[in-house]
Amino acid sequence: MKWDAWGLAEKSTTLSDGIKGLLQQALGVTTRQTPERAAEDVVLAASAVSEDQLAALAAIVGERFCSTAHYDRLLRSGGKSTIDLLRRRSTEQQNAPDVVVIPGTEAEIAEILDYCADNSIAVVPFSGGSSAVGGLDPVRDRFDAVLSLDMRRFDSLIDLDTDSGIATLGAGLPGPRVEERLGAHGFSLGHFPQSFMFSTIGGFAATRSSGQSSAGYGRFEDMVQGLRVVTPAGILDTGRAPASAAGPDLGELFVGSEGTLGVITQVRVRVHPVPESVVREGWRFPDFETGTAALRALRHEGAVPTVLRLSDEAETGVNLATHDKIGKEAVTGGCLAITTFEGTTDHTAQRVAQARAVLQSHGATSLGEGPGNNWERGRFDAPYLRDALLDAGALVETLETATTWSNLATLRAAVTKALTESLSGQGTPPLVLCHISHTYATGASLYFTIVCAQKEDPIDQWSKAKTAAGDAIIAAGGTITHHHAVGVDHRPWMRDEIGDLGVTVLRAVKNAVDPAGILNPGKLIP
Ligand SMILES: Cc1cc2nc3c(=O)[nH]c(=O)nc-3n(C[C@H](O)[C@H](O)[C@H](O)COP(=O)(O)OP(=O)(O)OC[C@H]3O[C@@H](n4cnc5c(N)ncnc54)[C@H](O)[C@@H]3O)c2cc1C
Repeated sequence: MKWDAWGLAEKSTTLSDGIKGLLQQALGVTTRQTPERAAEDVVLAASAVSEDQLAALAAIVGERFCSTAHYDRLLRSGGKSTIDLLRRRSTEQQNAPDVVVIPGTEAEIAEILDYCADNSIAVVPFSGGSSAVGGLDPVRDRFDAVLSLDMRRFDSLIDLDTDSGIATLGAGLPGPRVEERLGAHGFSLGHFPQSFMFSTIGGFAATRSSGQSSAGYGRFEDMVQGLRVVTPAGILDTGRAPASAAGPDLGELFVGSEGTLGVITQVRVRVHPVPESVVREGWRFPDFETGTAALRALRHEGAVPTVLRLSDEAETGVNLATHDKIGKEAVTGGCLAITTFEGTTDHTAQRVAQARAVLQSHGATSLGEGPGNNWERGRFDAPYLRDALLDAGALVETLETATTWSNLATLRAAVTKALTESLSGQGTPPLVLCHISHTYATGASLYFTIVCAQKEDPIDQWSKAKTAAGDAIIAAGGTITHHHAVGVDHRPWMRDEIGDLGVTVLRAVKNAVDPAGILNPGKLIP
């Protein structure tokens, strides 16, 4: 992963003059001359760990897995939100963890946690580094230093129980390697977030992640059968059986705990055979309301696709759903939906026929397999487009929420209004695009993409817009996050989300497993 942008250098892209012209005309975006910077030119605050502390940590994991080197610290100084990327471009001194440690065993993690608790060092678990909410910020809080605990060595397929369809996976395994290892045995996990190429099993569990095939295979927490977590108070191993009435599900406490309660080392997940058949189709609806009603009907009538998404008129217009073709080959007018069905050949064919009948009776026109195939080809590439837009002087960021079907239109209108008013009020009227990418029997998520001209201080500009959107989400009854998690960025709204007693419960759990409070301070728990 690049230190100052998404992904791999060879996949980075630039905007054509045509698109730059369009951005200037529509949004007043003017190209900024931000010269490319070398990693070694970034100024980091000096490491606060002493020689003795470094030696003690190296004695636990071995010297080559313990570093205060500039590049190692820089690479783990945050995640990949737009704010993170803008910060990386700053010429001012930047925060970074004081030391990076890469443990290889649970015993080493336990020893590191003990050492940090005794030496006033905060610990930030780090996996794929794709947090979009400040979950990896090196927050020092009341501690003297911050240690980044990189989980990359927990990278094996530990067990595959083919009778039960359960795989035990190391927390540091990135998405593509999970599919590769399971694929070798004819199985698949089916978890494909947009960050799939870099994010990991531990990160998915720690953030309650949701992938593009969530309609078919569920969210990550639906896949989790159990997990092992090293906490400062000991090891927890949850999930003895596929179902249990033995009290509240303790595993659920750690799914979504964002590194604040323990370090996840292994996750047991439900897996399924690699699909025999895949059928993709694009659909046109006259408007978003009609499309939304059709998606709701699909969920209620049971012919649920594996992938189900619907872009609004604006997103369809700029062709963001198939973003490699922005401005080209757009569906003219209306809204584009994509369905993908996976499974055995017979079962897929049955579901496709049922779904087609439902969609067509709710106003859909088939566009054939083209739009679905285009979407599939570019589905992990949108973050590269964000980098190109930032380079071209645009401010671009996404945010997401969810609510019930009955409240979806109200929530969408409230968030769009808040973003438009905030950014227009700052002199940079935005383009606000929206799509539904995750659906449930009772409701759906809304995913917004916002593009406008960058001001002199884009971090302040976006922070104001984000605050307006967060307030609007809570006031309109949505959740502050459907899948990006809480981190630092959504923490101001956690009390609204879970109430005073909810905060007390979370703090009590934290006190029980992390009495010194060293694990990921400043994140999730207000
Ligand atoms: C461009 C982009 C697209 C994205 N698309 C999606 C999407 O489609 N769906 C989605 O759900 N999310 C998405 N995200 C958010 C992000 O990818 C997810 O939150 C992902 O699950 C993080 O995994 P990671 O391995 O990168 O974790 P990291 O970013 O390294 O860590 C995320 C959080 O989990 C904690 N953590 C990490 N590993 C462990 C561990 N082993 N034990 C305990 N705590 C741990 C960290 O401290 C941090 O708070 C996107 C982010 C970006 C930047």
